Amino acid sequence: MAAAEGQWVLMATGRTPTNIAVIKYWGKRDEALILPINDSISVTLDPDHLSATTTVAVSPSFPSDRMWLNGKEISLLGGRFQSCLREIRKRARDFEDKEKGVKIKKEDWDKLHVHIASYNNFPTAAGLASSAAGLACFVFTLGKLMNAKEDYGELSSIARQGSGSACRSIYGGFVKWCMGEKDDGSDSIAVQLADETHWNDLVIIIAVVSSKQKETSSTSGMRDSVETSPLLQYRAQTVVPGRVLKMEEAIKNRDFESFAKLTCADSNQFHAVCLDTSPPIFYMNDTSHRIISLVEKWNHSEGTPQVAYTFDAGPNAVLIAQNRKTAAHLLQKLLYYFPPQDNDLSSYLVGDKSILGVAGLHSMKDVEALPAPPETKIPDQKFKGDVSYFICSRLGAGPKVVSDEGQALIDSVTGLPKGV
Ligand SMILES: Nc1ncnc2c1ncn2[C@@H]1O[C@H](COP(=O)(O)OP(=O)(O)OP(=O)(O)O)[C@@H](O)[C@H]1O
Ligand SMILES: C[C@@](O)(CCOP(=O)(O)OP(=O)(O)O)CC(=O)O
Repeated sequence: MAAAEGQWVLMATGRTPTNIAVIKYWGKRDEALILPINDSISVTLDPDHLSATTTVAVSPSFPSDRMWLNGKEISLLGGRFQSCLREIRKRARDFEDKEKGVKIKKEDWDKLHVHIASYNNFPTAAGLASSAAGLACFVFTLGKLMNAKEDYGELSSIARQGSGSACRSIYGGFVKWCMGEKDDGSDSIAVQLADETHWNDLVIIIAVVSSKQKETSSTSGMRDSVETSPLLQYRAQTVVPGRVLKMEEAIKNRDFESFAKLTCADSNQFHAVCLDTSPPIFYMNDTSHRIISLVEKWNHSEGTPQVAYTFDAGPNAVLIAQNRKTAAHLLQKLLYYFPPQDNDLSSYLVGDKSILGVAGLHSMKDVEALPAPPETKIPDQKFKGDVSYFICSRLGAGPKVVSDEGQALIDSVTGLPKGV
């Protein structure tokens, strides 16, 4: 039902980036509160390329809470959405908009229903952590609408209850999720290690790898690992604590060699844990392995890491290059082995397309003329079509309020998603 005539609709819109872990979260000690068995560290990506935008509306004429994701209505009844809604409502405060003549008392928020519309500017549920951006945006924007206190640590612990990795999307730059010790989870929060300007030379290239099978979800995969993998216990208790300290040091000193070695080692150990799970989980595929091999050979031939790779619960490769020059070299090597299926270069690389110019790749002719990377021994083998497309991005800032009403996803008169 839309807003009744004469009834006000109050709205807030927010945009929140996704993040990619360089020290992985894998395994919970509490399933309901989403408490992890180890600390994790991530980089937040540029919201221009990978983010969720969410508008939250409230009106006395809404009979129930409703949500639309990418234009389609979805259920809000799931425990995770409900936890986030409940926790934000608990923290709602008095609000007044004199212009609209709207006054909402703290205790009134419980009686008001919300309409939420969200849109991801990248594919949803395709292994690009849409849930991290989406749930963080859900919490951030609800918090704005309900005038909750601006306590980012607290917001991160609410986003954590939507999806663990979402707690890290509450900040830009480099972020650490401290696992905490308390049973109630109040100390399991994310903190910012450094903002996105601290190390702004880094370039991130994501290879979206074509995959036919649907992978095991992170939630069920990590549950199986906790129950069956002895390697996971060793990783969480013995390996990760030391790695987290070293990673914090590497980030602080902008030490790319250490950053890259730790990132690759941690991704590989996470996938080793998946293989150590019973039944084993295979997130990477042949294309993922080829990309690892390409980077490893290149790094080895240079004697020092040029690029770091990391893979989440799926076959997509996230490659972090030290600067634009190395990113351009990386792109040349990637396009040599993985040229576009339909010969259309402009739609094959999205995000920061200017990297194509740095790599001297202006047309398919330039791609076809690329020399075989000298460090590999199989120069004539190419894998056309094995990568769907590439995204070129960088580190980005944390959640932001979108104040331009034109960008709101909900109509301020009807209270329904625009176009519905
Ligand atoms: N913008 C959003 N707002 C609210 N919820 C979202 C949003 N985007 C995604 N989600 C939630 O996340 C779910 C998708 O999460 P899922 O873990 O399957 O995929 P992913 O996060 O894109 O990939 P992965 O976790 O493998 O990196 C959606 O079904 C929805 O419940
Ligand atoms: C491999 C990962 O991406 C796992 C992310 O798991 P989720 O945060 O998606 O899982 P839930 O907490 O069950 O929602 C590693 C990481 O992001 O740290």
